Amino acid sequence: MTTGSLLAALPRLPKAELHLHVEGTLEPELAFALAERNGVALPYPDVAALRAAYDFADLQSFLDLYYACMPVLRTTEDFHDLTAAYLERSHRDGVVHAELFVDLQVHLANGIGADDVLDGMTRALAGARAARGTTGGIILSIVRDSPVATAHAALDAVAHRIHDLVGIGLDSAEVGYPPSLFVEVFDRAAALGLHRVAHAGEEGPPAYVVEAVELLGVERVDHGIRAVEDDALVALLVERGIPLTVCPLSNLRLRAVPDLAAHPIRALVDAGVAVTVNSDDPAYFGGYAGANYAVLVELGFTAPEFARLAATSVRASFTDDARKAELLAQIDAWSV
Ligand code: HPA
Ligand SMILES: [Zn+2]
Repeated sequence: MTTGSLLAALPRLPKAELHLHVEGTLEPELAFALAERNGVALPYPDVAALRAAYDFADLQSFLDLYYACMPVLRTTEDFHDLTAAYLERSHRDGVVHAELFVDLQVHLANGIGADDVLDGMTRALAGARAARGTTGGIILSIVRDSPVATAHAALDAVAHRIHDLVGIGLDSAEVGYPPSLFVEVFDRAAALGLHRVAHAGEEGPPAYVVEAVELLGVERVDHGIRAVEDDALVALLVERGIPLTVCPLSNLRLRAVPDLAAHPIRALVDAGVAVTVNSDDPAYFGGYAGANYAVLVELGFTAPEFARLAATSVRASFTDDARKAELLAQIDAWSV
């Protein structure tokens, strides 16, 4: 098998995307189209200038730009178009199931109604299911550097339609905002029947991963790459079967790792951690799911290993057992 044939086969490998911020799929062209449609100004003169700003030093420098683009999202139609474009694009990379984070607190602060956001996203998910059989769900992602009261307000705003969500997450600036601040919010979400996940160990220390697991009761850890610094934590993740949603291109572009060779994904996989591969904010980080799988070819990942990564993504998803079995059979049938 050649590298070329492996690269050519990766988009045909059915996979679940479990770490994806819907606002991070806002391509510059769509950002300007929505800005015009809504009469909103962007702090950049044109698409080229916006794209040129995608040179990040760390998580915060990315978040500044990411939040600066969000005010173009105003209507149900906007959230529909954004979500539908992502589901269509990622399907070409073999994404057959997608669980999408949404930073609802930011949209509420921008004066948008929770129902406008969720109506648009659920309609796009239903459309992708009807058109291509794609399944998926929405995860309310708590913005950890906003006041905790606004996290509760976001839960209040969706409580009447909690069945439209699959889970609760935790994102945004990590250092200084440990998971322990969100125990009550996550307890409330669990009582409402939501699955729990959290970003931890992207820039923050391994202790934040421990807090996410032990205090928030998360079923997956988003990023989690700094867990590799703590052998006891790696052993805990293996023993409890808690998956990580790893995003290689994101880690490179936000300089969480100095280069690909230094990325801990190989060490985590070899240690027996349940690792999945995801795109995080594909419009900003230079690639959708396919590109994030493809870059691992450079780290020596083989076809059987790619099939295992995809199978792990399906098992780690929050879809039902029948859908998991269907997708696992499709992965089994994949050949290079
Ligand atoms: O990678 C991320 N980390 C934290 N918050 C985020 N919000 C969007 N993307 C990210
Ligand atoms: Zn993320």
